[in-house]
Amino acid sequence: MNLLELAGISVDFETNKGTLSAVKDVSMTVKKGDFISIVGPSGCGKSTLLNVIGGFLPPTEGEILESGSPLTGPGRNRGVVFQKPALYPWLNVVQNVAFGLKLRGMPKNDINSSVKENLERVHLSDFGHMHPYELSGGMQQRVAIARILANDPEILLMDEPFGALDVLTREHLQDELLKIWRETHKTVLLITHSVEEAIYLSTSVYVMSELPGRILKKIDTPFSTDYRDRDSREIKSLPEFVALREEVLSYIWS
Ligand SMILES: Nc1ncnc2c1ncn2[C@@H]1O[C@H](COP(=O)(O)OP(=O)(O)OP(=O)(O)O)[C@@H](O)[C@H]1O
Repeated sequence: MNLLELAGISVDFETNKGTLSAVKDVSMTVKKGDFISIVGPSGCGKSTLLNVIGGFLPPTEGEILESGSPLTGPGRNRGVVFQKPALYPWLNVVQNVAFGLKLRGMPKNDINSSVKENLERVHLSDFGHMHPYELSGGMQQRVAIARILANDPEILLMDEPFGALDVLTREHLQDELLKIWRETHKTVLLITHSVEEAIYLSTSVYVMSELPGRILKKIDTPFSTDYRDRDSREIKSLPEFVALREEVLSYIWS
């Protein structure tokens, strides 16, 4: 069974200039373990679509099924990571990661082991006592990812999570995300402005058109599965990688 099934999703916004059609007739299926990226021109409705899948915004038309049942709102099964890590500034790293687990009333020992495991996963075991303002942007985003993973959602929804980071940190975090995806078998939906990032990380890339955002093309990409023994810089300069990047860009620019 498909984990997510979007059928004919459209989103209209009422603005003071009239109705703005942001997303138009988007259909897609997401299977367990997929790593899906959505790319497209700025302002084409990518975040709007992710908000619909997150359950934060009801579509104007269409239906979403999650494991066969209508998706009607946010749920613990879908964890969202935003561009700006939404951490609690008054809590330290451990407390930030533990926050959702405490709310759920998880026993203290289980909280401690989940926090430990997920901070190890993002290489922040030595920074548990620090507060967000003491961390770099990349470290803050790692904490946000650890916090989402601690909640153990089946699906990670990521809206340009590395967009505010420098190139080197971004590439490090791409590789960390890839490792986490391979180890945890989560399903990932990633919005990104970087076509290279999308092709490198995903199993499929969906290309959206300018407003109103429609799906122009779905392109399957082999690099995150079939090239796992290769170095990231090597992969990104392979002729087959460059050819796929140019193909995706040609849809965005056409
Ligand atoms: N709540 C809202 N009310 C009215 N218009 C909105 C609202 N949210 C988004 N829009 C409009 O919908 C369109 C799509 O916005 P969205 O943020 O989904 O695009 P995006 O592809 O994620 O953009 P970017 O790549 O620049 O982050 C834009 O024209 C935006 O102004």
